[in-house]
Amino acid sequence: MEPTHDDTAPDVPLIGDHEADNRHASSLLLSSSGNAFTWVLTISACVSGLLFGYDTGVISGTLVSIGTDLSSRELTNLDKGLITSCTSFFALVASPISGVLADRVGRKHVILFADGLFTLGALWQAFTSSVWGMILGRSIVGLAIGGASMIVPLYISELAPGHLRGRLVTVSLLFITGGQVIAYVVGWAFSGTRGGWRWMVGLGAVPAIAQLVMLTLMPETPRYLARVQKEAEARAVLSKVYRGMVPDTTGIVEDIILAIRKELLAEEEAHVQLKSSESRSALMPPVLHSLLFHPPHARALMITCTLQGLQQLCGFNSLMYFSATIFQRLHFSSPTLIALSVAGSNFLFTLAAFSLIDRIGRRRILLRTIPIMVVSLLLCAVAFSYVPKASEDQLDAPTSKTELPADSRLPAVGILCALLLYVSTYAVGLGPVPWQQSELFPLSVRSLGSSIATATNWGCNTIVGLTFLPMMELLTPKWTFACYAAVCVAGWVVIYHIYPETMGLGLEEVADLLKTGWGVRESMERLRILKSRRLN
Ligand SMILES: O[C@H]1[C@H](O)[C@@H](O)[C@H](O)[C@@H](O)[C@H]1O
Repeated sequence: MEPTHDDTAPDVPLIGDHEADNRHASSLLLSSSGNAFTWVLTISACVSGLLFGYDTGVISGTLVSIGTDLSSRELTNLDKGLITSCTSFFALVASPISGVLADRVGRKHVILFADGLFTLGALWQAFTSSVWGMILGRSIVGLAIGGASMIVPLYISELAPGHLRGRLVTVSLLFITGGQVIAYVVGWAFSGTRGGWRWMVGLGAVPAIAQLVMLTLMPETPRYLARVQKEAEARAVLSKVYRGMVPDTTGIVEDIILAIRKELLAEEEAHVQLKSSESRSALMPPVLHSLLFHPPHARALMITCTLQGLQQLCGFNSLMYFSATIFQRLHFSSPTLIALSVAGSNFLFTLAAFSLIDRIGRRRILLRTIPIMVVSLLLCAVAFSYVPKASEDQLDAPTSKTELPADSRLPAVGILCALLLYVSTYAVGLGPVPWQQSELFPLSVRSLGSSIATATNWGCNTIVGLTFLPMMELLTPKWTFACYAAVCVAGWVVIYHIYPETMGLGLEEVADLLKTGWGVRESMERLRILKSRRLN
C-alpha cells in the first residue's frame, strides 16, 4: 500500500500534513482521552447497548419464574424454545433493514425506532396473558435488539476521534455485558415475588424511555451529515468532538471533511465503473452489488462476517443462556449465583478490553486470546470426561437439587474454572473486537456492510441457541466443547491471514488498507513505525 503520510510525521489519524503545527496538534490529540461532548454522546448511545444486554440476559430468569401465568398452564419445552429463539431470529431480520434505514433516514432515527420498539416490546410482555402474546413481545424486542446492535457501534465509530474509536466502541460492550449482569441480578431479586417476571421484562422500558429523551440532544454523525451534503452541520459536530483536545480545531475538521469528500468521490467512481460492468445484475441494488463485488468492500465484508460468525460459533452464548442449567445439572448448590459469576466475569474482563484495545490492537488481542480460549475449552472437555456417567446423563434430564456427589466434585470445579477462563479471555477479545466492524467499511457501504455482519452475528447466535442442548445430548458435553475449540482454531487461522490491525487509524485510512489486499503486512508495518516513533 502506498503510504498516505509523510514518513516523518507522527502517524496520527485524521490529521493532515501541515508539518510543525500539526505535529504539535497531533501529540496533544494523541494524549487526549476525549472531551465531555464525545463521552456524553457515547454514553447516551450506549443506553441501547444496555437494553440489548438486559433483554438478552433477562430471559433465563423470566422462563423459570413464569410458572402457569401464561395461557394458564406450565410452559412446554417448545414454548421455551420459541420464546428464546424468536428474539435472536427477529434481531437477524431487523439488522439488514436497519442498515438500509440508517442510510435513508440517518443513524439517529434508527436509534429512535429501536427505542420505540424496546418500549413497546417491554410493556407488551409485562401485560401479556398468553404464550403467543409473550412470543410476540419477545419478537418486538428482537427487532429492537437487531437495530440497536448494528447502529450503536456505527454511531460511535463515525463520531469518535480515530485514536479513541476502539475504546469508545468498547464502552458499548461494557453496557451490553453490564446489562446482562443487571438482568441476572434483577432476575434473582424478583425470583421469589409472585408475577415478578412481569417486572423483570417490563423494567426494560425505563432506559428506552430515558434514551428517547436524550435523543433530542444527540446530533447526527458528521460522516452521515457530510454524505447527505450537510457539510456545515458536519463541521459543527466535528469541532465539538475535537474541542479542547487541540488549540485550534479548524485544521483537523477540514482534514476530516476533505478525507470524507475524497472517499465519497473514489466510491462514486467505483460505483460508476461497477454500474457499467457486465457482471452487474439489474435486480441487485447498486450498494449491495458494490459490497459483494468490489474487492475492497468484499474483503471488509468477509473479515467482519468471519469475526461476527466466530464470536457466536465459539459457543459463548450457550453459557449466557444455559450456564445456570449446566451448573444445576452438575449439582452446584446455587447455580444461579454461579451463572452470575459467568456474566460478572464477562463484564469485568470487558473492562480490560477497554484499556487494551487502543494500546495492543484488535488483531493482536484476538491472536493472543483465542489460543487461551481453545485451551480452556479443551480443559472443559477433559473435565467433562471425568464427570461420572450418571451425572453427565443428567445434563439433559430433569433437574435435581442434590448435593455435588463426591466423585464429580473435582471435575465439576474443573469445569467451572475452565469456563471462567474461557469467558474472561472471550470478554477481552472475541466479545468486543467484532463490534469494531463499522471501521472496516468505507462510508458508502458502511451501514449496509455493518448490518450484514450484524445479521451474521444473530444468525449464528440463533444456531448456537438452538443446537447447544441437542449437541450436549447427541455428541456428549465433552465433544460439544471440543467442537467449539475446533471452531476457535479454524477462526484463529483465518484471522491470522485476513485481519489487518486497524488500531489508531482514521476511518478513511482503514478503508485504504483493504484496497489492494488484506493489508495485514502493511498494517503491522504501520504499527511498528508508530510504536518506534512513540518510543523516540
Ligand atoms: O459482544 C457481545 C457480548 O459478548 C455479549 O456478552 C454476548 O452475549 C453477545 O452475543 C455478544 O455479541
